[in-house]
Amino acid sequence: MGISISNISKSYKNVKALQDISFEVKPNELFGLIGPDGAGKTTLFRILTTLLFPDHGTATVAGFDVVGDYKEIRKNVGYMPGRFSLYQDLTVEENLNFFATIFGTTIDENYDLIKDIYVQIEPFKDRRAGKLSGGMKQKLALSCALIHKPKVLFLDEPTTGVDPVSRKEFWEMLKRLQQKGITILVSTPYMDEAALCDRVALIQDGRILQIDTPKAIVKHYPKPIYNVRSDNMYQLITNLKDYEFNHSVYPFGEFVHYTDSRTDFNPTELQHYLESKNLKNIEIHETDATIEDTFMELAK
Ligand SMILES: Nc1ncnc2c1ncn2[C@@H]1O[C@H](COP(=O)(O)OP(=O)(O)OP(=O)(O)O)[C@@H](O)[C@H]1O
Repeated sequence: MGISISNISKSYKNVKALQDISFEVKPNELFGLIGPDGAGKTTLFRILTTLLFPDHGTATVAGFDVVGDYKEIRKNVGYMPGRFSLYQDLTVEENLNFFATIFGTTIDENYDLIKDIYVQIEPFKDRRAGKLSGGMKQKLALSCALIHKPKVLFLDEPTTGVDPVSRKEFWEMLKRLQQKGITILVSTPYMDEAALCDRVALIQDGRILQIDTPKAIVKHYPKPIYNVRSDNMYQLITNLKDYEFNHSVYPFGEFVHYTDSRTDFNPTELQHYLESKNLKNIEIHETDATIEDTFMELAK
């Protein structure tokens, strides 16, 4: 009851949105599609939920073909699109009733599955969806996507524009849904959320850069990576970019992440170079790679 994608390509005129994408999502897996805006995530979701035809390739969802068996797929999947999934002028309860009705079910029939999520917005059941906060809208949209008890759930950037507390709660909800046997494909531009998935695919410009568990992706980072800091961060970046041995340089929170092209790199040498540029309070410490570092390396 997973997802299988074989050599899917899709173009919009001359934009190649997806280029020969292949991967599998195992039954009951929580799988993340991680990539920046425009990477092709929404296009892939739309193909897998039968809203768009691929130009090439095939895919199955819960054992059904996305082109030939589209009716079965629509019965068996839940889709929470990034935008426009709720009727803003309908109340919370009316939205949920609407989605239940089009799938030939009722809120009562499947209340168990959505209970955990819906109880949090039930006190506002008479409020129009358009008047809800970002976190509440997201909970309602998820309840609507689940009301027909789907086997596979597609969530397109569900936490974009949602506050950090609601984001954390949302991922806890996803874990609970997974425990109920639902296969989940979720996309996000947030690298920290990647670590919460069983496996992730890193996607950019319509191509898959890597697929693995979050731990393995980080473990295979090819070089030692250094946190570098000084009194003048802007000048620091410029000087590091001018340094002839740099392999990569980019801002990372309060630091700059630096890797060196040599295998026998000695940080003291870099320290001397930066001092010669009149930088002060220089700190250079080796650090662990993150998924974002892997992304930057693969996307180079
Ligand atoms: N209907 C369309 N017509 C033309 N180009 C499109 C269309 N839809 C998407 N694209 C282009 O295809 C590429 C992939 O877009 P897609 O929406 O799938 O990416 P995404 O990873 O979901 O990003 P976003 O989060 O910005 O939606 C982008 O270059 C986008 O501009």
